[in-house]
Amino acid sequence: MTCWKNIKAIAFDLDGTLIDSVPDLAAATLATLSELNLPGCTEDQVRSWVGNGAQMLMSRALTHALDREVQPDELEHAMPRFMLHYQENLQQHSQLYPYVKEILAQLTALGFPMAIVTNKPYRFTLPLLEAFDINHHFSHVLGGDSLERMKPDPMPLTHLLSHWQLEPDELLMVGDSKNDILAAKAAGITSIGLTYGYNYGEDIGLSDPDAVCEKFSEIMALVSSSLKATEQENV
Ligand SMILES: O=C(O)COP(=O)(O)O
Ligand SMILES: [Mg+2]
Repeated sequence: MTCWKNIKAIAFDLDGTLIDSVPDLAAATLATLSELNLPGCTEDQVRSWVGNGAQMLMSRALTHALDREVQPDELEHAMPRFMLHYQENLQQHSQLYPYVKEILAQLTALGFPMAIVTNKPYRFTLPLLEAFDINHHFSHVLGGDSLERMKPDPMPLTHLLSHWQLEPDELLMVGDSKNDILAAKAAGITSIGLTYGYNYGEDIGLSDPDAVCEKFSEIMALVSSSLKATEQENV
C-alpha cells in the first residue's frame, strides 16, 4: 500500500506534466523535415513520438517521413537542424498547464525539496523553466543527457535519492508517461501518473502508478496527506 505520509521530496517530469511543449516540438520537427525536403507530419503524430528525448523524437519523425528504418548518418545530419529550430522557438506556443505555477508555489512554501527529471536535453530545460519563471522551485534539474541513462532507467531518481539522502519511500515522481512510472518503480519510489499529457496515446493507468490524477491540482490532496501525518506525529 502506498504510504503518502512518508513523502519528503518530489521529482517532476517536464513535458506533458508541467508544460504543454508539443506545439513547439512539432514546429521544430516540421521545420527540420521541410529543410530536408521530406514530407511533414501532424502535431498529433509528434505528440505520440515525444517521451524518449530529442534524438528519439527525430528518429521517429524520420522513420515516418522516409517510410523505412532511419540510418545513423541521416539522424546525425538531421539532429543539429532540429536542435537549432527548437532552440530558436522554445516557447512560442508552449504553455504551462493550469495551476502548475500556483501548486509549485504552495509546495515550495510547504518546504518540499523539488527536482525536474526530464528526458528533454538539459540545454532546453533550464531556459524553458526560466521563461515560465518556475526555475526557482527546483534545487535540481536533470535533463535526458545529464546522466549516463535517462528514464525509464531509474538512474536520475536514484541520483536524487542519494543526493538528498532519502529512503525510496520518501521520494515521489509525478509524470505523464510510462517512462516516469517505470523509472519510479525501478527506483522503488512512489509515483503519480497524470492523464492529460503524452503517453504514446496509451492510458497511463495501465502502467500502474500509485495514483492517477486527471488534473495537476489533484496532486496537492495526495501530497498534503503527508503533511497532516507529520503534524499529527508532532502533536
Ligand atoms: O523530451 C521528451 O521526449 C520527454 O520529456 P519529459 O521526460 O519531460 O516528458
Ligand atoms: Mg512527460
